[in-house]
Parts: sequence; C-alpha cells; structure tokens
Amino acid sequence: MIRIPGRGSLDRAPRARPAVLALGSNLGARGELLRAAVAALRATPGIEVTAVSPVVESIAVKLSGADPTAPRYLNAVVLVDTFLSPHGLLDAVHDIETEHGRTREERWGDRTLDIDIVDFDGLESADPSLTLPHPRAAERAFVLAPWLAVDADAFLPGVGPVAAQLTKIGNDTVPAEEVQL
Ligand SMILES: Nc1ncnc2c1ncn2[C@@H]1O[C@H](COP(=O)(O)OP(=O)(O)OP(=O)(O)O)[C@@H](O)[C@H]1O
Ligand SMILES: Nc1nc2c(c(=O)[nH]1)N=C(CO)CN2
Repeated sequence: MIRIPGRGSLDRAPRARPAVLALGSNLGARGELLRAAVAALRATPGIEVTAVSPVVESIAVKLSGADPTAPRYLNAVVLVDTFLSPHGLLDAVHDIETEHGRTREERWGDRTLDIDIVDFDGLESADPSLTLPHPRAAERAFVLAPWLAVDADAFLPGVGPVAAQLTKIGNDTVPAEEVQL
C-alpha cells in the first residue's frame, strides 16, 4: 500500500515536548556542579531550558534510610521543552552526568551529579531503562519542593497535584538561598 500523507501532516512542525528534570549533587563543589549541569542542558541541541528552580538542601537518603553522616545534597528542578525522544533525553542527561564526574559504584551512593527524568509530557512507562514518571519522585520532597516552586500547578501522572503530595509526605528540605543557578 502506498501511503499518501494528508496535507496536514506535511505542514505540521515537530512539537517540542515538556519534561521535568531533577538534579542532585552531594560530592565536590555541589553548587558549581548544578550550575554546570544547567549550562550543559542549555547547550544541548534539542533542549530548551524554560525554568530553573531555587536550590534546596537535604540529608542524604541511602538505601538504609536518611544518613546524617553522609554529605548533604543540593537539589534543584529544571523544566525543559525538548525535541528529543524520551530515550534521547535520557542519553543526553547521562552524557552530562558522565562529563561531570559521575560514577556508579553503589545504589543511592554519594555522587557529583545526578539528573533524573521526573516527567516527560505526562507519559507513563514501566520500561526499567526509563520509567515514567520517575517511580520514586512522589516520595522525594527534594524533588517535589523545588518543582512546586517553579510550577504551582505541577502534576505527577498517577499521583496527582504535587502540592497535595508534598503536604502528604512533608517537606524535609531547607532553602539553599546562597546557591543561585
Ligand atoms: N525516569 C528515569 N530517570 C532517570 N533514569 C531512569 C529513569 N527510569 C529508569 N532509569 C534508569 O535508572 C538507571 C539508574 O539511574 P541512576 O544511577 O541515576 O539511579 P539512582 O539515582 O542511583 O537512583 P534513583 O533512580 O532512585 O534516583 C539509569 O541507568 C536509567 O536507565
Ligand atoms: N537528599 C537526597 N538524597 C538522595 C538523592 C538526592 O538527590 N537527595 N538521590 C538519591 C538517588 O537518586 C538518593 N538519595
């Protein structure tokens, strides 16, 4: 069968899709690393950074629970519009992590830079290589609080409004006003 595209599809411009990225760092020059990550996102073809949240600080959560003896984290959320596919965006953020010294020895271990995809245009996916929305975002005030700060109407697919979810779990972050991204 020969498929003849309708006029609409020939004229339709590719659409940039919104995504929500969660950034974290608890090793090295944490603020500098987050700033460098935002610059790298801005420099990536196919990504437009539309908002950068305030920075928050919190105790490191390890697999064994909150660990006050580990270096504290700085976290922020970056909103983007992107022409990349979900996996294309994941590859791009992995490249940025690697360029900034990220190593993977231990699950939830200390790290120079972590960038997670919290939401990609409301998609839901159970693919382990890219689960959407991020399966642990709803339990992380260090994700929800900065996200809410840049989008009062933020909504987590399958969960609901971020404002209500943050009230439910409690906000254990503190503002890190001295760090500007
Ligand atoms: N939404 C997502 N965002 C980022 N990575 C994801 C996502 N869903 C699945 N992954 C996969 O998770 C793998 C491990 O990611 P990473 O090392 O950042 O985990 P982590 O930060 O230690 O833990 P967590 O996923 O709980 O934040 C990645 O290689 C990636 O393929
Ligand atoms: N406070 C805090 N704890 C964490 C964080 C994080 O970003 N902030 N990230 C983790 C794995 O992604 C594990 N624990």
